[in-house]
Amino acid sequence: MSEPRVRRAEIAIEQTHVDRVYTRLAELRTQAEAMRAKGYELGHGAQREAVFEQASMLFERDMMVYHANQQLQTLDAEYEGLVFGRLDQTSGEAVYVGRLGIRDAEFDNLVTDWRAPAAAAFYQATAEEPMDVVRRRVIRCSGQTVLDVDDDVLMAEAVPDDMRIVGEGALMAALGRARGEKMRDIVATIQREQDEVIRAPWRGVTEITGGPGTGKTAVALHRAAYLLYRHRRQLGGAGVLVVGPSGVFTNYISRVLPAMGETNVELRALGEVLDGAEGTHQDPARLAAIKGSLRMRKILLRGLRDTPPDVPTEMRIVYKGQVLKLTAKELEKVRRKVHVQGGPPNRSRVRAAETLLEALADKAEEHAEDRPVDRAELITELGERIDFHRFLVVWWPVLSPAEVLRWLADEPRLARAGKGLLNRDEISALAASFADRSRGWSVADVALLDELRVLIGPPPKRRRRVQQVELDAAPTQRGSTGTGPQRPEHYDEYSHIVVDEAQDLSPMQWRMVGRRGKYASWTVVGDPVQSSWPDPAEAAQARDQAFGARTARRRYTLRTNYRNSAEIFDLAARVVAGTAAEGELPHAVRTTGLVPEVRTVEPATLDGSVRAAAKELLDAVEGTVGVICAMDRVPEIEGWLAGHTDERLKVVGSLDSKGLEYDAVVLVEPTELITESTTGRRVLYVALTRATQQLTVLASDSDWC
Ligand SMILES: Nc1ncnc2c1ncn2[C@@H]1O[C@H](COP(=O)(O)OP(=O)(O)OP(=O)(O)O)[C@@H](O)[C@H]1O
Repeated sequence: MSEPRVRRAEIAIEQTHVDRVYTRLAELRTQAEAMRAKGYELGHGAQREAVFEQASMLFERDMMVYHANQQLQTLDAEYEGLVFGRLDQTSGEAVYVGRLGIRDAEFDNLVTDWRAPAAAAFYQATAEEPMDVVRRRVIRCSGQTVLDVDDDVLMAEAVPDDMRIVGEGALMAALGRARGEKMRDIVATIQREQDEVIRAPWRGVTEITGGPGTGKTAVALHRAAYLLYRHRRQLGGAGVLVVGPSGVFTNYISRVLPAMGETNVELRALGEVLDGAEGTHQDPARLAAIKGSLRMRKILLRGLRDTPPDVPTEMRIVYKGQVLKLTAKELEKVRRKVHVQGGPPNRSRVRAAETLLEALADKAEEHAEDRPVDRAELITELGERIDFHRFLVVWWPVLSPAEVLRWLADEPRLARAGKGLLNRDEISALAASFADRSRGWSVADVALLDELRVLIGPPPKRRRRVQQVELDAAPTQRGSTGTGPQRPEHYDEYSHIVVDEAQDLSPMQWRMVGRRGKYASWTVVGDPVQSSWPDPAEAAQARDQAFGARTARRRYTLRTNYRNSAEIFDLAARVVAGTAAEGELPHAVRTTGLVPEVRTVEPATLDGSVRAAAKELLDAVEGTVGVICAMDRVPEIEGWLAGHTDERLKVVGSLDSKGLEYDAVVLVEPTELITESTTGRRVLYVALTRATQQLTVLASDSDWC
């Protein structure tokens, strides 16, 4: 038979199996719906009332409905390519691998879940270690239709006469395909080195490092799905949190887990980790470096212990015909005394009242001359007086994180808090940033708000709503990948935390994320060469503290770049040649023959050059085109490209391009990317490694290369 006919025949064989699977899926769906209906029925009908009263019956009903709903949710997930693999073993048996496990009515396996041990050989078998696999086949479907098959022979000597082999490599085909708006899962083509990381033990800390495009994000997300499948009892209840660098990024990866049927995972950008506050923009690098450093903790503590603005500066109260007066200085002494004893101020009002009453008793004694003062009587009597309480609530107000951070917009106040920790320029820059309300909170501010939340303590219960409003809109289940368990408003404990682009977390952000995983296990993904954080040692210290005293710590390095063509990666690697250590850069496996184009442009006509380059690339590739520039250039370039209506075109700032990818990239003024950040060349390296197929660099100088 000719090659196309063999291929068609093999596709037809697989189509028969895929049809059986979808027929069975429909049956299972009907069964699950029937079970749910039966469950609801248990709770209705007067004749059943006697039975219904029994708690066990109620429980049974809830469990039935719950399980049926769970099953329906799993069956209804967007299963593009439900069956994607087949293993032909030396025993002659064929095992189909897919996104979930399905058995037929006789309980025989129709599809094995990719996460089950029985499917491991699909990813781990090699020609050197074939694990009894003769042929590994990747099946590519669109909906319920098989489009293609692609084989790997692992034991050439064991191939039976009637076994046909087709294809030229599923991985290369997958890597060459056009990119869309959202990241795709890679279940069909996970590579062995990646599979090892995905299936690593769940406890402790698993660190994944590797250069750009090595699949770190893909691997981390597949690991989350794998862990929930294998250890749902340990991890499912408290849930899994995935933290990514930006909202653009979490949106980009948001389809991967639902496509694998996993909904019990919360995705949050760093600016969204704290409920009720949202970091909407990035600070300039210098400012972000101050806000992220550990010294901020001390500054915040001092700041919140300072006298709140607008509190009364004098207290007068009449006791037994005598006016007892505390001056501003004396009141501050009382405030300091309360704070010195430690504890969050929102929990210290009673102590503040007691200390104030003691000070009033001292005052009474001062005035009493030789007459003795009954201190206990004075304290009881004044402590019950309405005017005393009115004073107390304004003098020791309930604090909110947002309010305290805004106090620091006042330069003299910030100078007091930052004494010995901030220089004059830093004070001005920081105060100006807190004063600017036009853009809402920055991403770095959110970690400060979270720190303050803990330092201040929760507000007394009846004021809770007030604080919520203060922090912003009411919290929602942001970023959840679906209909996972509903959590309480201030839920902040997870059983497993995945941190992506971990090299960029500031020490304050590590503290914030660490609070959410006091008892969690971790998967931490990063690439030191892409780091934009200026003090890695301080960040490492905060990160280790976040992990706590967990002993198990394993580290994996991924070394193959699956994203960039070798031609594009060569150019990117040259940019960091001086700063990256030997062996830190990955190896790009795919060549396209398309060398990146570097064009010298005139600043005055840059707009025209950007438009022309974007148009050329939109014509050249099938998928997305990204125009990457320095952060503060974004609005200007968006303006230049406003005429382009093609949805495949996106303008993105350098820092926001982390983790993303496009079929083609126009990189605008590379030197500006170097100078805008404290870690310059690394930011440019990140930007240059976003393109899968084509890259055009527009530069008015040659300083960058
Ligand atoms: N085994 C694989 N099969 C198919 N595609 C893969 C595989 N591994 C990685 N990829 C693809 O390579 C690209 C890069 O993956 P990913 O974004 O996870 O890399 P990364 O290491 O997180 O990159 P960066 O650090 O630059 O953000 C993605 O398009 C991903 O789908």
